[in-house]
Amino acid sequence: MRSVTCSTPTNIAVIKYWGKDSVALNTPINSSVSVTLNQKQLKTVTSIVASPTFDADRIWLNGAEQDINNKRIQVVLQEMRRLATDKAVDADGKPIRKADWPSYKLHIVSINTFPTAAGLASSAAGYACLVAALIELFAAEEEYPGQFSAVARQGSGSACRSLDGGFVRWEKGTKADGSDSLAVQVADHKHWPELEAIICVVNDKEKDTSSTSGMMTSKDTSELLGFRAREVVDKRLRAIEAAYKAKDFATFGKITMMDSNQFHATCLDTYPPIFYMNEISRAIIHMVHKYNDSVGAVQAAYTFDAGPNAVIFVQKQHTAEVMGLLLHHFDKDASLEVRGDFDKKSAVAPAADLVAAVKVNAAPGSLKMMYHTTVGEGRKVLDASESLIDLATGLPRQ
Ligand SMILES: Nc1ncnc2c1ncn2[C@@H]1O[C@H](COP(=O)(O)OP(=O)(O)OP(=O)(O)O)[C@@H](O)[C@H]1O
Ligand SMILES: C[C@@](O)(CCOP(=O)(O)OP(=O)(O)O)CC(=O)O
Repeated sequence: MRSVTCSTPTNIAVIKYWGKDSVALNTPINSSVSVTLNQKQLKTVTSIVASPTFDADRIWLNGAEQDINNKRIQVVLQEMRRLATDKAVDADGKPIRKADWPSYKLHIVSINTFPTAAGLASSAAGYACLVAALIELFAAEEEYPGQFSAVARQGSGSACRSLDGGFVRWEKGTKADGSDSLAVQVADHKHWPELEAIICVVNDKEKDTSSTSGMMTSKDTSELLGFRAREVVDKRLRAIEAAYKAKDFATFGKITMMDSNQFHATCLDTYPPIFYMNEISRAIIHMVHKYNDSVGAVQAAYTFDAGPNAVIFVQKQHTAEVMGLLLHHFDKDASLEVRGDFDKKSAVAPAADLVAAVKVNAAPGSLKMMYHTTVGEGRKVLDASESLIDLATGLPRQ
């Protein structure tokens, strides 16, 4: 028997991936880049126990058993089994060689510490964590450095950017077999410690149009999407990476907002159109622009993935001000939960003229909750004491 536990973060793209070049390989039509968020607030934890006494591979997610025959899970298991080495050892110190692995079956138990399938990148953290735990299980790290993001990519595209911390680019790649469609770290999590993110959870329920199906329809029908991939993305990638490296928030923030807007414009340009943002999302966009206008600089920047939830980037010195503005408009009955290290009492009340300029009248409950988080590290190997599996039974711990 061999047992491992790993954790991985979510990530939020600031230049968005939308559209597949090859559906079979899950390669994108354009490169993308994302900020890895801190695992303290949002993470996936995955434990795997491998044993020759188990009858079959099984997987549990958030306490419920899932279909192990899910195509994406199968592709990840198959690819990672191919990368197994002779270096693993079982609980008794006995080596497990690559040739032994076919006789071992896996029990996989995973939890997300945040809502699943609600536009908070659970598939990114989830598939990255499955890969991270399998790297550990098969002791594959030493022999195949840099290869694993290609496996995570086949689970979910955005997952390839969740193995590393900091600022991570997913290179679209040019090879027909997809082997160079990989994620690379641009800057680590310590590079910009002042950069923080406020996540406004507008909806924590499953969305109607999954990213996978939405981007397929966009690719088939939106001319804007092709234009974006050909003419816009590479230019923006170069500019935002330079801004991130230079900690130039104004440029980083402006490109982030413009790219989110263009992604949602391609959704509107899709036929039939896809609407991921709602009235509350648009109120947040309006508020951020009014705030930036009032201070005469880009000090806050929003971005939205395939759902209505906003991620607002700020630098530490402006967090209390931006939080104050958000709470003023969205927490009228002071009941909103803010997860993270931010104390609601330290929010700075917005100036009267800014309040007057912001035309938002949101009912209590418009926001389900908020997270305050920072840029975070990539995958981690956790101690055996943190395993989600009861070794005596091989089943999820109760
Ligand atoms: N911890 C996990 N382990 C394995 N698979 C997971 C895990 N968490 C989520 N998934 C898979 O990802 C699916 C959710 O992906 P989906 O793209 O619909 O939502 P999301 O990732 O939360 O949102 P988005 O990608 O738009 O930010 C789940 O139904 C499940 O199949
Ligand atoms: C809007 C996005 O979040 C889209 C993410 O799409 P997924 O990575 O979930 O799609 P699949 O590869 O089909 O699993 C933008 C991004 O994260 O770059």
